[in-house]
Amino acid sequence: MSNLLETIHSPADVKKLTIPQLTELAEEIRERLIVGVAKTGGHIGPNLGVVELTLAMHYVFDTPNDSFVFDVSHQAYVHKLLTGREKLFHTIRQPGGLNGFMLRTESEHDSYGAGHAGTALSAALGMAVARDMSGGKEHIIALAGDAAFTNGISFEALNNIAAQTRRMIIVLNDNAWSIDKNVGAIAEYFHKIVTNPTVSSLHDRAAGLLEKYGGKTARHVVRKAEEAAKGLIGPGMLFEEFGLSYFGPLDGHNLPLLIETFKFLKTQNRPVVLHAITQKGRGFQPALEKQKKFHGLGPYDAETGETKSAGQKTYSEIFAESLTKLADKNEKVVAITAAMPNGTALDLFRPYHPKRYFDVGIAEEHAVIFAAGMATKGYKPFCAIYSTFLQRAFDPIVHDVCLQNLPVVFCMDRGGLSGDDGPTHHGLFDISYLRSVPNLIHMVPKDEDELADMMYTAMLHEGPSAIRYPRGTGPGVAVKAQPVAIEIGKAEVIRDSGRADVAIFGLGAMLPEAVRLAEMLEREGFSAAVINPRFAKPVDRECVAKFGERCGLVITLEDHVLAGGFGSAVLETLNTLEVQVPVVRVGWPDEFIEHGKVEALRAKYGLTAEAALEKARPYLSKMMEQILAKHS
Ligand SMILES: Cc1ncc(C[n+]2csc(CCOP(=O)(O)OP(=O)(O)O)c2C)c(N)n1
Ligand SMILES: CC(=O)[C@@H](O)[C@H](O)COP(=O)(O)O
Ligand SMILES: [Mg+2]
Repeated sequence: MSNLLETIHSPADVKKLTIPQLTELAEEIRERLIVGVAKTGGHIGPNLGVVELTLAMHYVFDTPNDSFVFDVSHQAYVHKLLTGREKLFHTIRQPGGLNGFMLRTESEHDSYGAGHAGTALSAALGMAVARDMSGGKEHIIALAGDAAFTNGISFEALNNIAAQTRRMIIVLNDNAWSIDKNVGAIAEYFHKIVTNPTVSSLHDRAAGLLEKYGGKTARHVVRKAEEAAKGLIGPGMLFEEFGLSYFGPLDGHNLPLLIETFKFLKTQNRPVVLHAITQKGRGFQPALEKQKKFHGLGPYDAETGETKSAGQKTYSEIFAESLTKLADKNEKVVAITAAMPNGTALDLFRPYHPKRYFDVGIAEEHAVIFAAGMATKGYKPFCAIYSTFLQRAFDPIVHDVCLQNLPVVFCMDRGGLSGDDGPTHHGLFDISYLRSVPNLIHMVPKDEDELADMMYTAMLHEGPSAIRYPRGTGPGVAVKAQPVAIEIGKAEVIRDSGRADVAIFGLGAMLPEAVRLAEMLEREGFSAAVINPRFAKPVDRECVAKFGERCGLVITLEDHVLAGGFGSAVLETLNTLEVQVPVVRVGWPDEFIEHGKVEALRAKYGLTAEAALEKARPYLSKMMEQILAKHS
């Protein structure tokens, strides 16, 4: 088979191909995706679903002059292959390699970066209005999945588009899947359109006409037929009511039809929506059979789709098992996810308590307010939302939950560096953005067993609480059969010789590094105390005072940004207590951290015992002088 893909160095090369060649190229791309992502890991399912759509878009439109805005942009691998990054594709999501999402700094063809859902329509509208104001002629095309329309921001944009611009194209990539099956009324609405017999006969007719008469005639006839059909079933009426012209649904894998349709849409002087039906995982049987698993995953066998199991239970699994046990004994416990049942592992909770499991779609703000409403009626909602995605719901946390002091528990998975997904997914800000909010306690477990204890503590706690825990596995500590409540605001002293020169506070996942640092200090003749803070808020003032007064140096380590993080909280506490002691804080710097392997990035940015020791060196030298002077 000739390798067309290797001849594609820019979208201009796509435009030179014939339709049969494009069809051949589509298959080559599929093969490259399946084999490549098998090695790197990534979002294989979504990308296999947009091969023809992306090809047709690049065939008809002209980036970077025209702008493509992909929602989430986890499905931008095909776009990257067609825009000069084919030779680098094997580096995707690898340290120093291509990012797994669109990134403005990576290519001029990536007009807008993303990683969080629901932003494409708003960003595209902003670009369209800016174009109109500058007298531009370029096209703005937003590609958004069906689940993107479960997100409120998408509807804020829809409400605004027709009032703001005459030219904007939205491609609704409808595969009926979010990460799990798509949920809610919008999913039902799309399903109703797609399964309506009149529409599917139109569908066939469009394809047949195109075969027979070619583009122009087919398009005209299809448009007339669709207008007639609209009177019958109202497909796309929702969009029409928002002032957009709806086209479709059509086969999102029929390349000639897509090309003709895009050629037609680019002539329209009105905002349009093209409803394309696609298959998530198309062309790879394992991904078609397990669409949830193959939404995004680590390396897999390119033939069989087999993946290696982690072996040890992840924090997410421990969370779900602990929640299930709490719910077994407390009928008021309910679980809420915002379209992330597998990532949060709440799909392990659901079979045990199906009536107390709620997936609200990609709608974090709504999830939090929904939880607040349930809490007013005596329920105990556990809101499982990644730290990074919970950023979306900051105001509902303040305004709806904490101001009313409602007993909602925020279970922030991916609390800390997320790794391969990169800066849009690292959960590095939650202590900063939550510490300022009154009434909220913020817990950080050192291991799996303490996570279970903290969940039990949160269940008993009568106000709002948050628990952050990292992606993946922990130290592998067994979880007690019966969790115990932790005294609110009480830290745990892990080791203390009584004569500690240095006090080290190792928060959550950084506790092992704190222990290593203590051992390194002991080898240099210092005695070191190690504390498991347990709470980012409230800080254990008594503990901080005790060690701040006794020691010559305090060191804090956290998998969180330094700005406003746990180390800052310790600094503020010492200041309030008027305890004078040098503090060395170890955490992420004031910049966005690239994608990569957690251990390597921690080493690069100094979140290691070795780096902490070097940072403390000046204070240690002075302390050693004082110790020696005292003993001379
Ligand atoms: C604010 C936010 N919440 C949750 C996610 C996690 N997430 C990534 S992709 C996705 C599903 C997207 O579904 P859809 O838009 O239909 O695209 P598809 O994967 O089906 O192509 C979700 C929930 C996210 N990226 N952003
Ligand atoms: C694209 C997206 O936002 C999700 O698919 C995310 O990549 C999941 O992250 P985890 O792999 O950490 O569950
Ligand atoms: Mg989808």
